[in-house]
Amino acid sequence: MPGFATTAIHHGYDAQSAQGALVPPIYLSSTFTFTSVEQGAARFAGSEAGHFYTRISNPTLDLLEQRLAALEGGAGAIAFGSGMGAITATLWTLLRPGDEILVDRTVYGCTYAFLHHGIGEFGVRVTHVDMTDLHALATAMLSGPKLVYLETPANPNMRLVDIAAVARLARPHGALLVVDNTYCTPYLQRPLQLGADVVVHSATKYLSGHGDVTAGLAVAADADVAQRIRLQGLKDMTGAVMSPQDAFLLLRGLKTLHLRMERHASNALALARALAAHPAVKQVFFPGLESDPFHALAQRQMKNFGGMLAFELHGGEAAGRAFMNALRLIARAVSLGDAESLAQHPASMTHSTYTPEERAAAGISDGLVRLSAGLEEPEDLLADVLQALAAVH
Ligand SMILES: C/C=C(/N=C/c1c(COP(=O)(O)O)cnc(C)c1O)C(=O)O
Repeated sequence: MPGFATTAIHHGYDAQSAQGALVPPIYLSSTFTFTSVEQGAARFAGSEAGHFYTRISNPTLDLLEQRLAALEGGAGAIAFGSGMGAITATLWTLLRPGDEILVDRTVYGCTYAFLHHGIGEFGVRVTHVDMTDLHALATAMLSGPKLVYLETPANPNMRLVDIAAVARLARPHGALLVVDNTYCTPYLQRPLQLGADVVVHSATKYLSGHGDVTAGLAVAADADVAQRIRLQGLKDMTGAVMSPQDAFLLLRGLKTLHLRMERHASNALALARALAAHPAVKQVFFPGLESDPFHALAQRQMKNFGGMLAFELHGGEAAGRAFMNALRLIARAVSLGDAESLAQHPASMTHSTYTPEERAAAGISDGLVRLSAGLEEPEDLLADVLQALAAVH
């Protein structure tokens, strides 16, 4: 079996299938012709393989899907126009009115909003459980949930959940486990190999890696589940299709993912250590710090500690705002996983969909600052952080 980088660069493509083109072509066509009416009918019926309409499948999207499925170790992948497209299509497909979904304490703000103000308005019961407490999760499983959902590390407070332990609790109850693997990518962690049934990604982030793609992906351990997400969640329920151009940019991003994730991780560790040593900093949330409560789990579950971190200053929200406003190199922007380092304020930005009470319950303080460590020279990032800390301390 080829290794990760070789798979990310080569899997699923034969240049001779495209007139020798080393780089896969982009199929922009939104529709595909049939040699006969009968062939068209067979393709719609699924009795004959082949494309018929890009919202359902497309050769460029197909290659990306095959490659990501190989990287995650899944049976099938589906490409979407955003991470929220992947998440909503997956959950609309797998849940029905009357079902219960168990969700970890902390998830991305728009995921939270979809659960409580989207699918939660259609008869799905949303129950939050602190999945770092496996006893609490085991108790919650007794209500017979249909699905268990988590992010690890969680956006934005860097809580880690033991995927294999959750899978061991969910499977006997017949509950499906969906893991959002955006923060790690399959380079750092492969949830399907730990017992998850579906992985979802905001491919807007590390997978594309250059801040110029908005996209999502879902990968299923079971081919039938993947097909259901495609033919129900994508085709009929959301229509959240990825553009072939974005698929092309994602295929390019995947080629360097293994290199970028190592650099993101080394920069994040350097920043976390510098912040932890600074008197203005109250607490740093980064599993790569030996003092982090999730350090041991991260060592077991992740190949490296990733490029995301968060921290609080002793001066609380006001100091956090002043710090971010004092940054000169690190950009004040949401999103993450870009070559450019980014800083944002979850309480007023990505997690402003939570009420203050809900944020407190999710462990998201008003003073929390989130950093996405980019690919810049670590010395330059450290200099920027230290000068901004000096401005507030
Ligand atoms: C502005 C966006 C941020 N995040 C997004 C996100 C999504 C949703 O992914 P699209 O944004 O729909 O591609 C799904 N899953 C996770 C763990 C995410 O962080 C952000 O945090 O900064």
